[in-house]
Amino acid sequence: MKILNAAQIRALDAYTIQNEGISSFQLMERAARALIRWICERYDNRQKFIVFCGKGNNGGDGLAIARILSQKGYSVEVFVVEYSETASVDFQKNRTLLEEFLSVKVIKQKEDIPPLPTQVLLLDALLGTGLSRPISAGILAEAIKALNTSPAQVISVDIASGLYCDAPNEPTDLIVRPDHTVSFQMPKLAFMMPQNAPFVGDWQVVDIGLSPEFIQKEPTQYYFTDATAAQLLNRHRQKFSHKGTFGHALMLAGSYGKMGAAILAGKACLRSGVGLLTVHTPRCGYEIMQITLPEAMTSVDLHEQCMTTLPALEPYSSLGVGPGLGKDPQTVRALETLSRQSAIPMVWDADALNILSEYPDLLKNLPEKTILTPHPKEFQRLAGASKNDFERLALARDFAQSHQLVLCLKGAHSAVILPDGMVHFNATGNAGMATGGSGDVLTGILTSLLAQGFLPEDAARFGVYQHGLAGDRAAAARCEVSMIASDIVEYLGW
Ligand SMILES: NC(=O)C1=CN([C@@H]2O[C@H](COP(=O)(O)OP(=O)(O)OC[C@H]3O[C@@H](n4cnc5c(N)ncnc54)[C@H](OP(=O)(O)O)[C@@H]3O)[C@@H](O)[C@H]2O)[C@@H](O)CC1
Ligand SMILES: Nc1ncnc2c1ncn2[C@@H]1O[C@H](COP(=O)(O)OP(=O)(O)O)[C@@H](O)[C@H]1O
Ligand SMILES: [K+]
Repeated sequence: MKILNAAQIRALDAYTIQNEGISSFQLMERAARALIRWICERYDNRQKFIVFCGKGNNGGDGLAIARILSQKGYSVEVFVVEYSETASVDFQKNRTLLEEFLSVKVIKQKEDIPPLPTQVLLLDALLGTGLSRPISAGILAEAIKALNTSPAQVISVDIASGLYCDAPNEPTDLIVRPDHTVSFQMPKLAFMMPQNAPFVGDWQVVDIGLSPEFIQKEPTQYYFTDATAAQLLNRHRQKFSHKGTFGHALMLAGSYGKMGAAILAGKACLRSGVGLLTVHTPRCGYEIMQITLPEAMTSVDLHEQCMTTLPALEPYSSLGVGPGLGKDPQTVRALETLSRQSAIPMVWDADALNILSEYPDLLKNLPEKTILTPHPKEFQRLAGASKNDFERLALARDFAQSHQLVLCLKGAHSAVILPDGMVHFNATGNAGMATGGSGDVLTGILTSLLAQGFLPEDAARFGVYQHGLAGDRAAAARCEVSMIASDIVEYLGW
């Protein structure tokens, strides 16, 4: 799915109206009905609603939603916040229509804001993607403060009022803090940013039938890997395939006290369909590997506690390096050789990334399209600090493009950034995955996919998606709190 910016969404809106020969009022009605379906699936008509409307089209949506809810027998109160003299045409039309059977109250000053008790549901339709400047004072600010201090649940229509769709807000901006955001047609870039979590809540997209041709033609740098997008990358096993068909992966992982990382990465690699796996570990890891992971072969380093020498790389179709590796100077030397000599597709993670940060020359040696999987702290060590998540994303795109690497910037909605600067945010995953070893599992999955011949770009998008999906299954089977990284491995499969 594509993610478009506010200007593109306006153009998409206009194109759909013109191309389908419908009016903007009809499109607003469609949007309102899509949101109503979302509401009706979750709340029956004993639920009371208070709708807060601005005077643009987001407010117009709020009025249309109030009318339809009221026709369905829900109890609805509607307030229009008078922050401006002017109103959009479709807002006016909806106001006239609504006032035929429901009175619309006006909020001009703070005292006009009603009490907002726990049992009501608050709909935030103050401002949408038309936000043109931050909200810091005035009656809109008062309304937002009231929504944010009420104990009642808040649902934002399209996007939280005050939140920019595709640019960073300042910490001083007033923004609605919803429990849910129900957004039209596609997620907004703002939803992908960790800094915006309080201003998005749990979000869902409802389809309002905007022009698929327009969306397909419109250029963007931002995509969302959902189930449909992931399915396109999937490959089916042929009847006469054999283990040689699915490649031989090499995992350079583990050191004294950190063999668990090698086991997790190795197990995830095997569970992701690789034909053969060899794990190269220091001597201390030999028995551990043989006993815990009998399906993997073990190649033993000369050193007792850390990796110092590389095995011959010829037999392997992919290589994963980093989980539990440590940063011994002899390991650094081995990685220096690896960065220069390897011609097979690779994943660099964990300590391998920390070594890259400390020895940037290795970064220059890495073959094109090597996959790097930093979490935010590792990325900061690699590329420097940034002021906010938008700036960090720009830095990451720059990094991927200048080094011609594939970057998996991990977190909620991990971003897979390709050497051409395209960004694919991931749909799956949950906070139960914020537990030691989850990243090692991802390295195993990606190394496995590379061994099977997936292009690095596809391996990264598909692997990150499947990693999150396995995490979601694990969370459903247990709960987020009690999940451990091994559970993610247990639920791998597609
Ligand atoms: N696209 C789609 O597919 C569809 C979109 N739909 C809906 O339309 C919404 C977008 O509507 P919209 O463009 O009218 O913008 P919206 O946010 O309601 O208000 C803009 C007004 O607010 C004003 N204003 C801005 N910032 C302000 C501030 N800080 N303080 C005070 N005022 C401020 C701004 O003033 P101006 O910038 O012109 O000075 C302008 O007057 C979208 O989110 C969705 O809900 C659906 O109905 C149908 C399908
Ligand atoms: N809140 C979250 N929502 C979704 N995924 C998450 C969340 N927290 C962590 N993850 C995922 O779990 C993994 C954690 O990786 P990492 O931080 O490297 O862990 P470790 O170093 O312990 O193996 C990443 O793939 C990340 O995307
Ligand atoms: K809103």
